[in-house]
Amino acid sequence: MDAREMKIKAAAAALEHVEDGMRLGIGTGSTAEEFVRLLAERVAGGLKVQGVPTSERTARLCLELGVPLKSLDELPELDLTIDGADEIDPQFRLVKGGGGALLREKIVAAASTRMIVIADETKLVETLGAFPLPIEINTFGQASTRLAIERLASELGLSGSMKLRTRSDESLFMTDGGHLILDASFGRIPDADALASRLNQIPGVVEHGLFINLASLAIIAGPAGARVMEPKN
Ligand SMILES: O=C(CO)[C@H](O)[C@H](O)COP(=O)(O)O
Repeated sequence: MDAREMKIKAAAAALEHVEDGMRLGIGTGSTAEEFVRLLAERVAGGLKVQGVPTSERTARLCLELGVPLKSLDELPELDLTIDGADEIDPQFRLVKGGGGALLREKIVAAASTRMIVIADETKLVETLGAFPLPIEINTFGQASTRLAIERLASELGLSGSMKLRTRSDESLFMTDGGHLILDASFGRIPDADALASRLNQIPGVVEHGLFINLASLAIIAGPAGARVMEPKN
């Protein structure tokens, strides 16, 4: 089974959790897009859902495929969010934001009663940090914000480098909210909870990709198929 087939397996298993009438948060990324494609087939067959997309990219795909959309302001409480992840640890702390949609993804996940993560098994890690941590920052004062993050990292014993995310043409990557992303390669993050709460205290940090206490279930696909996992305590 290739990588795309695994994503489809995870997305198909997640679809079984979607019920008629649900208000659904819809994630961003290649795995979430497989979910959108399968969801669109079910919608064409009569399933009634209202989707809230976590990015303009996901919104475009949903509109193209006929998945009905609402804004989060129209539907401020959601039943379920299905989204991908860049890393998942045994407690279901996640690194997200590889696709740059972390701010809306976190707001949508937090507005949902449940969040299910869909991924292939390469995303499972014992300790977060192999994937660079996306940190969304305001354009104003970006150099000061960067210094504050560097000081925090060294205080927490983390070392490594940070890089402003760029597009393939080398222009700066801007998020849907008009912010920049710093990809922080800190290496292993032994205390993700501490890093998350300290990053939240830096004024220029708009959001970061550590998702803690948001995912309640993970559907992980491997060569043998998809399995449902619960977080370890
Ligand atoms: O957080 C995300 C986007 O901001 C994605 O969910 C994450 O990057 C995983 O993407 P993919 O399914 O393509 O591996």
